[in-house]
Amino acid sequence: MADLTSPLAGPDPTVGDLLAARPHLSMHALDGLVLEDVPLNAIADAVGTPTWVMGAATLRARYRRLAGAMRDAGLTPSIYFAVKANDHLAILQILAAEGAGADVVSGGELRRARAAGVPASRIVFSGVGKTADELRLALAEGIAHVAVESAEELEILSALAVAAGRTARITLRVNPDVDAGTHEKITTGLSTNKFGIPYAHAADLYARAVDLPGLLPLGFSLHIGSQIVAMAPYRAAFARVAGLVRAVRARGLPVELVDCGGGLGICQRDEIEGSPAALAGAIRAELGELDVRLAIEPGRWLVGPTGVLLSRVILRKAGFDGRPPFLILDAAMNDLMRPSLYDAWHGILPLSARDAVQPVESVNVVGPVCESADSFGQGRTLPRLEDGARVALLDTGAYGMVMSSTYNARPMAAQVLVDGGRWTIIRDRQPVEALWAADRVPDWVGPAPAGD
Ligand SMILES: Cc1ncc(COP(=O)(O)O)c(C=O)c1O
Ligand SMILES: N[C@@H](CCCC[NH3+])C(=O)O
Repeated sequence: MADLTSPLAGPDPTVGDLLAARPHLSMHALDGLVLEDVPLNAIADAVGTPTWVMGAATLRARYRRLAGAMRDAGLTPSIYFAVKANDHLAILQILAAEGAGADVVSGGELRRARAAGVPASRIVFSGVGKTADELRLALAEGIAHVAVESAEELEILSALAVAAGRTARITLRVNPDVDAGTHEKITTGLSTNKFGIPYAHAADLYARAVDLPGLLPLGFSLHIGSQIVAMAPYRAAFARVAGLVRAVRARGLPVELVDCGGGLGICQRDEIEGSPAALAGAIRAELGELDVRLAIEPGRWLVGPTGVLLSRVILRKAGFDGRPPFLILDAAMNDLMRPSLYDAWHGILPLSARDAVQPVESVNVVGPVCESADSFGQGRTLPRLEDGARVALLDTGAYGMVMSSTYNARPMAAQVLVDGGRWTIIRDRQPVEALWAADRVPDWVGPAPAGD
């Protein structure tokens, strides 16, 4: 299944095309590929590969662009960064310093956000299956609101709040049954998806929430999916929620907040990146007259383009029966899972300027993991790369490291943060021994046979 937001029609973007769409990256004759002001080869020399690299200045600039576009439209939504996209403490702290709060989906994310210094009053908690312990944590912390995703959860949270002697500020997450036009595995606003409360039940459930003890209903949340670059689905979903707000108010119930969720998409292949100004326009057009506080929960748009995954060609292996060669990288699906899971298209740029100008060829770019799904792209048009050549996989700042695993006993890659001309390792490469450090072997298993 192709990533529908990265249609595979038309030739692959060239090295020049990829650079032109990403002003934080540049190619220099001697230094090669540079992120902000740091040559990526210098990082690979010192830290090795695979290594994730994020650009802090790029991240701040994107946050300011998004907040600025909202302000320009006369909106001042609370901006809750979707921690699931990239949960590194340094990233959360940079965004918190810019004024962002956090949208979390687990007790772990809640605690991560708190560890990064995000005030509890700037944390919202979504998710279809929150445990009682997680809800108790949210109550104890006194977070901004819990987005309740079912009638069942509403009753449970009410009881937990009463037991804890607390009041839970809540929104109801509505499933507006709108097609976000994105990949089926990352759409969330269809009635066939598990997320949210069916639109037709939302008004009655809101009335129930007002009656239940321990709850303070503030309004509604929605989130229709991820990597959305067109505004029509947003407009349709916001219009549905505006209708709900009016219907609920007509029943005499107060509504003060609409949380519009995240989902704004980025340029991965040759899409036009989702526009913050257009999103602000859609929010204003559909919700602007309602006299509600607004919130948004961007993830990918903020962090996706700011990150690259550095890798190295382990081996150039001849293709079978005249088919394209395989470029076997030292990064794999356990590091960057998106191509395997969603057939997502990520740009690939050589780190060396000399490699970048080699004649192009068609290649299958794969990792060394023992799965045929371990592929970064079949039939990709790339400058010819030899063994040892380094590359950057682009736009991997969102849903990259956070979705990594250690499959095939591959330690988690290192992470580096660039800020203008300086750079720092922000997570060491996992030592291989750490992979079995938590294993416990019962005595009754017996020793391994003696040998050499
Ligand atoms: C409730 C909620 N809010 C926000 C987001 C962030 O989405 P994105 O990274 O596409 O902006 C997600 C993830 O899709 C989500 O589930
Ligand atoms: N993990 C997905 C996004 C899912 C967003 C969470 N609802 C991706 O990489 O595109």
